[in-house]
Amino acid sequence: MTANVFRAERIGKSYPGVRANDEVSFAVAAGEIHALLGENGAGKSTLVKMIYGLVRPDDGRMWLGDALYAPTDPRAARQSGVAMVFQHFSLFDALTVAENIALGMENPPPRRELAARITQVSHDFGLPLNPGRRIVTLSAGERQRVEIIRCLLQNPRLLIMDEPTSVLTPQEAELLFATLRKLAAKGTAILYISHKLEEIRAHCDRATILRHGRVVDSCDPRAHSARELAAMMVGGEMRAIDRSGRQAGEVLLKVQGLSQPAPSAEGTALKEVALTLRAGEILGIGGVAGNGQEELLAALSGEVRSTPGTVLLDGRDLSTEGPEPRRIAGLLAAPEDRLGHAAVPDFSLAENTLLTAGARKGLVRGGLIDHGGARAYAEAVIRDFDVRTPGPGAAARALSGGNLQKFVIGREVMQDPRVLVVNQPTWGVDAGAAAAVRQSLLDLARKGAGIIVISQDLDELLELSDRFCALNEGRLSNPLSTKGLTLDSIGLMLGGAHGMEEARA
Ligand SMILES: Nc1ncnc2c1ncn2[C@@H]1O[C@H](COP(=O)(O)OP(=O)(O)OP(=O)(O)O)[C@@H](O)[C@H]1O
Repeated sequence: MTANVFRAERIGKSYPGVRANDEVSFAVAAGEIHALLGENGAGKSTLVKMIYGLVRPDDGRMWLGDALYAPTDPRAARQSGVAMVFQHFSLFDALTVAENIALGMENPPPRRELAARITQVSHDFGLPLNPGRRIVTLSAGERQRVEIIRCLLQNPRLLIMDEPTSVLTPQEAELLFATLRKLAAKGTAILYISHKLEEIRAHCDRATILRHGRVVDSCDPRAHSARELAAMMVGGEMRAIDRSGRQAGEVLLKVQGLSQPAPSAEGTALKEVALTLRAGEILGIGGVAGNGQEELLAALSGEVRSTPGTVLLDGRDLSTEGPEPRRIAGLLAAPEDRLGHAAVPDFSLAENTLLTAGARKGLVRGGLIDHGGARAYAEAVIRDFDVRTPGPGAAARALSGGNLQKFVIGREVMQDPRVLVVNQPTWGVDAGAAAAVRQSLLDLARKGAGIIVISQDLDELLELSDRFCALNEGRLSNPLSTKGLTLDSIGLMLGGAHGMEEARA
């Protein structure tokens, strides 16, 4: 038997109205890559936040090796040998890799020594990274490497990773797994949260499955199909996606000669973007993050206006119109950043419907808010998109990440747009709910809407889109039919610009 590095014994945590973790017991062995699986809101983040000292358990005990473990804060967790890589990076763009790493250390060594240690670790684990580069010049994959190397410098006994591959190209993800294997071979225990079941089957040794805050199963994921794992998570069968019944109709959206300067030093300029979208059609746009995705969405939604004649809906020029007239005309958009951009964290879900659905759903008339209507619309979205929350009065920030994402997408889909543009529609959404969100987009297209899906999830793009383009440094490639396209060929196409940079010492 391999020794356990970490063990939880009947851990519990409640939030108002929710038992987020209930009698959770499980163990992670030395050298094991252990997956934590569960639907959105099942309690995975709450559990790892307790292990990392960000949240205190209400009851139960934790052990690191043979010693009782009760971190009071992340610093205490790090000192005990627990490290965590978050979904959202906390790096300063203007600083270099080494400067960022030094900021996170209790007692950073002199700059030269630190740079040498970074280069050494990056070499040992096959993670190319130059300590002198500024964060702003790095791809998402490289930024994640900074966070990982920051953790590796601590020599952790337990490394926690929260959805680490959601922003990576397939090639970057492979590199990450090779690193995790090396780390595990040295005896480190790894706790891995992901909604990508194929990835878990390929790379994890063990899985603990949470449902409604409780451990419902534990298995060797290699011995089960993705379908079986999903069924364990939801406690039932998953529905297969239905792509039938769609026909390309008239041209709805035409974008031509769309060029925009970069909105900031970190932003990307759009260069002569052109596309045509027909009724009933789904156009997939792939690309490594930071290649103009947010800028394209902003130009289509109207948050950023463009030169006359560049964005046309049903032949009508909307280029110089803001978001509200575009929404009224039927052009809706759901940005990637759900908390802050797509939703106001402190507003209730009902209030959050007003941000985009006020006009189309008649929730704001003559400057007056129809509070009952907003509540009813939020309730409808919660019901139809299976958003797990106590109700429309809950603040957006109290929802688990995946549940807020379902709410944001539902709020747009249920307005029956003519054209819907979505960026990363199922980011952080569990396998069952992701299938439901994708089905809702297909159903919308079946009713005659045109949909643009911007995503870094290539499986998703292949599953949904009729045509595929790549966005690379602000340029959009010519569309290709998705029939016959393979993941590998698309991955290489996208990774070309930023994905696989060599370390430049
Ligand atoms: N700070 C909080 N205040 C109130 N409720 C919370 C808070 N944090 C989490 N919850 C609730 O606890 C439950 C578990 O949430 P948690 O974020 O742990 O789920 P998760 O499995 O990580 O979900 P996801 O896959 O969507 O990230 C959810 O019902 C969530 O709404």
